[in-house]
Order: sequence, then structure tokens, then C-alpha cells
Amino acid sequence: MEDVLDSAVGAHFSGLRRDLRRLSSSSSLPSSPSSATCNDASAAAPSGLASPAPRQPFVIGVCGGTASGKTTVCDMIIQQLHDHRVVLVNQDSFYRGLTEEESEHVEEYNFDHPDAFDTDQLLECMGKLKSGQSVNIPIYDFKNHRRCSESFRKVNVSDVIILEGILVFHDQRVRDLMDMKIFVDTDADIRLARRIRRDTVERGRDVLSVLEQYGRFVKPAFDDFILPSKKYADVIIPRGGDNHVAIDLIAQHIRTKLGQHDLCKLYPNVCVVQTTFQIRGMHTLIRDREITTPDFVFYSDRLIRR
Ligand SMILES: Nc1ncnc2c1ncn2[C@@H]1O[C@H](COP(=O)(O)OP(=O)(O)O)[C@@H](O)[C@H]1O
Ligand SMILES: Nc1ccn([C@@H]2O[C@H](COP(=O)(O)O)[C@@H](O)[C@H]2O)c(=O)n1
Repeated sequence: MEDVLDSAVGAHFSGLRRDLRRLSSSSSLPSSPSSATCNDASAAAPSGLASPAPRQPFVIGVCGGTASGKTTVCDMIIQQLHDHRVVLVNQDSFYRGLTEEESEHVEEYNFDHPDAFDTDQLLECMGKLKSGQSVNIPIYDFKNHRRCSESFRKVNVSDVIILEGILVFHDQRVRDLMDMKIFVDTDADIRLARRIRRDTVERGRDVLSVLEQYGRFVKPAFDDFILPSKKYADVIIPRGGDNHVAIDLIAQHIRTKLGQHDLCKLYPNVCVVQTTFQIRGMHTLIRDREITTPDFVFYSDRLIRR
């Protein structure tokens, strides 16, 4: 939560130089040393010749137990970010198809184990999306426990990608894709009650089979894989979709990040310096009209050289 509050205070932009030649001839600005704050590759190229590298989408991982409200939380965040392009990718889409033998004994199959997902395929799709390519994502049918063979969901390039699922924090390669990790933390009794209702109404199950699967696979996998992955979360949302304050804060944080993102698109050599107490302190000092000239020069120089 500290990160959310910290960023809400505002980011610090260094090396805001659209035209290098114009600025280097300006007498009022320091010359070469300050360029240490810029992206060196683009700063080295003459302005106008460097083609800015495309900015990558902001990737948010949303993890939590079954029926904790992950999808609900994602929908609420997407609603709040209506002025940005946001796509939702569900880990469920990457469930492996079952062999004939597995299908015959589906009640024996553990859908809550990490091996139930084709994580390599998920990584491939996410890699393409991050590099600006659109992808076709499988559509999973929970009633028949298989992917629809003919249809896919086309996911286009976007500013924000939300990746949601029970085990999205399990594999480090998947975690490493994420700029922000959210864990939806809802009481186990509430989750079980919701799961019974959802699976009987929407997923073609009967109550007994839901309870049997829950006790045999869902709860043990929650204890073994999902709960231990909570430690990777940047933000934990107690009560899921009921927690409007947390969702507002998260949406505000993402908007701040996207603002930086837009600025970086305009100015390819801009470098965003992460906010720290030290940096905030130095900004406070150099804005103080009482500051002495040597201190002003000292702290400005430290900020510029970061
Ligand atoms: N805050 C809530 N209050 C009441 N029902 C909820 C709430 N959040 C989710 N649900 C219901 O619980 C079920 C599971 O929610 P969902 O968001 O799909 O969870 P998940 O994606 O974690 O499986 C759905 O039927 C949904 O309508
Ligand atoms: N054929 C399947 C595939 C998955 N499940 C269960 O779905 C749960 C994950 O989805 P949530 O929306 O609840 O996050 C998981 O716990 C699997 O047990 C299934 O029942 N059948």
C-alpha cells in the first residue's frame, strides 16, 4: 500500500528534453552532466532521427482463491479506467485440454494444480501482447472441461493488460511480467458459498460434486499454492469487490502510472525517477525561498545527476 500512496504524491520527471540541440545551446541550463538522467540510447541519437521504442503496456496481475471476486475486481478497475485501453486476460483460458482417459474420470482431475495450465502458452501470448502484437486467446468451456476448438478471443494491443487467475503468482516467469500485483482476499466460507451457487447455476455442476471437488482439490491447492503466493502481492484487497476504497486507490495509482507512460511516449528520452523520501526532501529544499545559493546548487545538482 505504501507504493500506492507514494505514487499518488506524484512522480518526478527528469531530463525532459524534446530537442537536444536547442537545449544544449541554452545558456540557462546545465550542459552535458545533466544528460545522465536521460535514456542514453535515445539521448545519443540526434533529435528527430531516433525512433522512440514503443512503450510496453502496464501489466497488472490479479490473484486470489476461487470465487474470491477476482473477475469482479477486474471489472471494477476496468470501469474506472474507461479513458484507457484495457484488456483482461484470464488464466482459465489456458487450461489444458483433457485426454480422453482424463475426461472419462474428470472427478479425479485436479484443476487447481499448476500443471493443469499451459503456462508456456500463456507466457507466449503475454509476451506478444507486451511487444505490441494482438493475439488469439483460447476460450475455455467449464461445462465440458475443454477449449472450444474453433473459436478464439482476439485480444488487441492496449495500454493496460490485466491477467487474472488463481495461480498467476505461482510461476516466477509470469510474475516477472507484472508491473503491479493484487491479491483478492475473501473469507473462505464466503468463497465456498459463492462457488456452490456459481458452479451449479453457470458451470453445470451439482452441489455434491462441488463439495467433493472443493474438499479434495480446491482447498488443498489453496493452502499449498495460492495462499503462499500472497506474499508476492503489492496490494491485498480484503473483501474483494466490496472494498471500494482499495479499488479507487488502485485505479488512481494506475492512472498515475499511465500519465507517466503518456509523457514518456511524447518525450522518448525522458526518464522517470522513482519517488523516495530523499527525492521528496530535496524537492522541498530547492523550492524553499529561504534556501542558500550553495545548498540550492548542491541539491539541484544531486537531483539532476540521478
Ligand atoms: N462482492 C460480492 N458480493 C456478492 N457476490 C459477489 C461479490 N463478488 C463476486 N460475487 C459473486 O461471486 C461469484 C464469483 O465472483 P468472481 O468475481 O467471478 O470471482 P473469481 O473471478 O475470483 O472466481 C460470482 O457469481 C459473482 O457474481
Ligand atoms: N474444467 C474446470 C476448470 C476449472 N475448474 C475450477 O475453476 C476454478 C478457477 O476458476 P475461478 O473462476 O473460481 O477462479 C478452480 O478452482 C477449478 O477448480 C473447474 O471446476 N472445472
